[in-house]
Amino acid sequence: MRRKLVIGNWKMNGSRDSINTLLSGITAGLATKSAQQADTAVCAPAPYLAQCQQLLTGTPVAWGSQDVSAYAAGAYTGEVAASMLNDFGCRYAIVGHSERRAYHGESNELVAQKALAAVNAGLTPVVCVGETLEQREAGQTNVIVCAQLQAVMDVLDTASLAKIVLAYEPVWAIGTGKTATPAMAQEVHAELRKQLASRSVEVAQGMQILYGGSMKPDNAKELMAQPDIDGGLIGGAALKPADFLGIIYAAD
Ligand SMILES: O=C[C@H](O)COP(=O)(O)O
Repeated sequence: MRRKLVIGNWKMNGSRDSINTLLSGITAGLATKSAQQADTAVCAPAPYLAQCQQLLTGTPVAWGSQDVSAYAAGAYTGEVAASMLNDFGCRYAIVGHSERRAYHGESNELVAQKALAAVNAGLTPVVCVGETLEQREAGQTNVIVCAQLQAVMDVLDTASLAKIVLAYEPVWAIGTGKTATPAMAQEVHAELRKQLASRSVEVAQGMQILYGGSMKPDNAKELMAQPDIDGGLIGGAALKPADFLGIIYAAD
């Protein structure tokens, strides 16, 4: 059986002080629970990864980055290499978030190279896929998300593919308060798993596929009760300890 996984993506939010408060709230909340079933992580802006490492080492909360370079090292000003993330104890690296695709022109092929760089460095890439509202209304949802996934499948061999986490994030649901219904999300998750099964049934069955897009404590349980939804990639609700904890508890 797949374990649930709840990852907070803080995006470009936070300060040294607010992160201290947020992380102590989360870890204090989790300390009151005896048996935590869901895996948990936070993906912080790069300057705060050292702080995450300091505050989260020895806790049940892992940490990661929101992006990673496709390159190992060299003259790539502003980029952060996977090996650097390893130096700060990261377990995860989000790749292909729709905000990177939209605002930084990241193509399916670049996202795939980033996923490969992460896996090669021993990190778990959280590969995001998702359609815009226009694409959904044109009936293109499955074509778009499958093309995004296929680009990653094209560069990862089966053993590497088994090491990724997938996240389905409909762009129209991100930060809008409009959540996909559990049935809508389940349909896409099942389609993604079917595509993974075309490579390997075992990989498909083991893959954690997260849902992201206005997930909150009050809708998380129903979403995560769907057979192919294995957790959440949380934006806004990951910035408040009570909300983030509420979603983690809903996953248990
Ligand atoms: O990575 C997280 C997603 O973009 C979801 O963001 P949101 O929960 O604020 O809608």
